[in-house]
Amino acid sequence: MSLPTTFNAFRIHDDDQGYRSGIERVSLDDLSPGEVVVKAAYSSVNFKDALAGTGKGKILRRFPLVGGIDVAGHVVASTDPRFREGDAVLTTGCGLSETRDGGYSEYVRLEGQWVIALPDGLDLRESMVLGTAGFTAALALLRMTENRQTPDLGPLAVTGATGGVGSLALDIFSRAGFEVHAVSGKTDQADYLKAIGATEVVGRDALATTRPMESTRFGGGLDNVGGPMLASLLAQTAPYGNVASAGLAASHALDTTVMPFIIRGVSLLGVASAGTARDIRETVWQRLASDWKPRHLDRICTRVVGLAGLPGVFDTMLEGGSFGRTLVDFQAA
Ligand SMILES: C=CC(=O)SCCNC(=O)CCNC(=O)[C@H](O)C(C)(C)COP(=O)(O)OP(=O)(O)OC[C@H]1O[C@@H](n2cnc3c(N)ncnc32)[C@H](O)[C@@H]1OP(=O)(O)O
Ligand SMILES: NC(=O)C1=CN([C@@H]2O[C@H](COP(=O)(O)OP(=O)(O)OC[C@H]3O[C@@H](n4cnc5c(N)ncnc54)[C@H](O)[C@@H]3O)[C@@H](O)[C@H]2O)C=CC1
Repeated sequence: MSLPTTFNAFRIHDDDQGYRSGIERVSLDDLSPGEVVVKAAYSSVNFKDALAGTGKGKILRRFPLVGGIDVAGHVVASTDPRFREGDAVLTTGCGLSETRDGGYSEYVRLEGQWVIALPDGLDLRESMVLGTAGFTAALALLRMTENRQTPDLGPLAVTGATGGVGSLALDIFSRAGFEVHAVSGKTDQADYLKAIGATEVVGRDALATTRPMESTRFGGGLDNVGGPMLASLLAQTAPYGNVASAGLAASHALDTTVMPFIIRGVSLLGVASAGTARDIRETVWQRLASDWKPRHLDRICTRVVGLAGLPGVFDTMLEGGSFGRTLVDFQAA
């Protein structure tokens, strides 16, 4: 297939003119090397994309780079024997918009080792409503269940519940048979949170504690927020429950004690979606396409933008105003 000489990409610079990002015309040769060239159909907006696009987080390790940690589309050229023209594929994380040009580009060039064939059971749009957010929620559940998390330990708490990772975690965890409690500052969104899987909605402040341990309230949980919220969750987790730490929407700090670990055997599990090994990546995507596939993707996809709409989304997200997932559709204006 013939490619256009130049195409649109959302590119991020940091040089003597300052930190800036926006749409530019680029050519394939401008992009990081890779064996697989993909015509992008969809990407998504994650908190990390907002940090990268605005410069409010230290995400890019070199400049300039195309932004976007997710992408899905069709292969247009490949020197990797695993992929052929026309294949539907996706990539999340794996250095995109950190060390390599990312997914906010009409054409992307990817390393074959990080390209995942779209699994049966998902279409390209669904795969990017999920994106890094859904992958992270499912990876957290995989880690928790591998460490013997079962529904009988008690409900799983999900903090930052109205956000992308949070919303998808509610849906995935409930589909997997867990009772799920949404922890959110947006209690006016209780109907939404219950519609996508929460059995209870708990206000942000209701969990607050300064004691090293509290009465157990949860079997475990997924924390997207960090800071005192994560410390509170650990203090209220049942014996041998698991708390997965994924996010820092409120704070990257963690001030806690060893008590939950040494008295209740609670485990704090790290979730680092970008650096996940390929075999685990394939397992997670297979689960997302089958028994863990969220049932409410259309409800959770609350916004669709084109590349030009990205800056407006970034600011809202970093102000804590996110709600569900924002899909990037390359056909949208
Ligand atoms: C979808 C995922 C997410 O949303 S995760 C949340 C978003 N991510 C962040 O907000 C992280 C942003 N990073 C930082 O704030 C900083 O890098 C830091 C606080 C983690 C460390 O900053 P500092 O300025 O103290 O040091 P360096 O940036 O030089 O890093 C120290 C050391 O760590 C290595 N490193 C940093 N980031 C990454 C990364 N993303 N992947 C792999 N390794 C990373 C870095 O290379 C340095 O190691 P060295 O061996 O010295 O090279
Ligand atoms: N470890 C990993 O691999 C990954 C980590 N993340 C992290 O998870 C977090 C959530 O990411 P997304 O869902 O994409 O973002 P999002 O913006 O969609 O969701 C963030 C959620 O946190 C809430 N929030 C914001 N400020 C808060 C505060 N001060 N206190 C309590 N809640 C607050 C928001 O209301 C929203 O519900 C981010 O910190 C992101 O960096 C996301 C994906 C992968």
